[in-house]
Amino acid sequence: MNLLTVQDLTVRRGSRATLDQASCSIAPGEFVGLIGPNGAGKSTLLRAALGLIPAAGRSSLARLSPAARPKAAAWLPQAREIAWPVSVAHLVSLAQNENQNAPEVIAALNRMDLMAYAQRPATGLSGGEQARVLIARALAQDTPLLLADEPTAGLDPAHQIGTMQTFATLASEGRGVIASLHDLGLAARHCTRLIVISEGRIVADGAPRDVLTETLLAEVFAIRCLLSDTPEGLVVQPLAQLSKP
Ligand SMILES: Nc1ncnc2c1ncn2[C@@H]1O[C@H](COP(=O)(O)OP(=O)(O)OP(=O)(O)O)[C@@H](O)[C@H]1O
Repeated sequence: MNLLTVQDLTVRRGSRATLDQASCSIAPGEFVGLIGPNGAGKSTLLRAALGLIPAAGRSSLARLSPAARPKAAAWLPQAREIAWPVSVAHLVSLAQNENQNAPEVIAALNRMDLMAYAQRPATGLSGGEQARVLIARALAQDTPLLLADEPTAGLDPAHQIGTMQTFATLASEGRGVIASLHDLGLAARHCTRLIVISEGRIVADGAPRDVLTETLLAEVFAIRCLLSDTPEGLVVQPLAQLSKP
């Protein structure tokens, strides 16, 4: 049974469809990378799927009652603002009725490499550290599905890889993850599946090796890349910007 199904999801802003009849499903075990250029509609798709913005079409999550949604899915928005100087452990525990000893809270702090920061005020951390705290809070919700908008933004390389490995582990444990990503190399190596969105439309959906072709990278991203199959998986290295056709 799918964890999320959206069908013909459409968001209009003025006369323009910023999301145009998007249809896809996410099953347990999938770590889906949602990729596309700036303004393509990645956040719009995630937010519409969650029922956070008005949309035509159908979303299995948006149909749930507001009380049921946080049990079905955790949401990591793009904005990373922490307003209150509560401790890191306290902030993460908000996902578990403020029980700082809940196993889900401890596991989330460990997964995001935050145990050493647990008692520090969250507002006193660096931008990347705060970003990891907010990922930990989403993980501590312990939901079958996680939707994350640019989760690796602002993280150092080690924590980018660690976060991607954590999401891949969640998927291998039978959960589902969908994350918008700009780093095509990380997306190619860690995601089980990629959905490509361009000008509001889903233009490709499949295994990374099938989706990331020279033609697609040129047409959608206007870049030329080195694509290389290595023992560690597919390596994608952007090399040059191309002029738009
Ligand atoms: N509140 C808004 N009002 C009007 N237009 C909006 C609004 N939010 C987003 N848009 C437009 O909708 C389109 C899709 O935006 P969206 O944020 O989904 O893109 P994105 O793929 O997530 O981009 P990025 O990679 O830059 O975060 C863009 O053209 C954007 O300008």
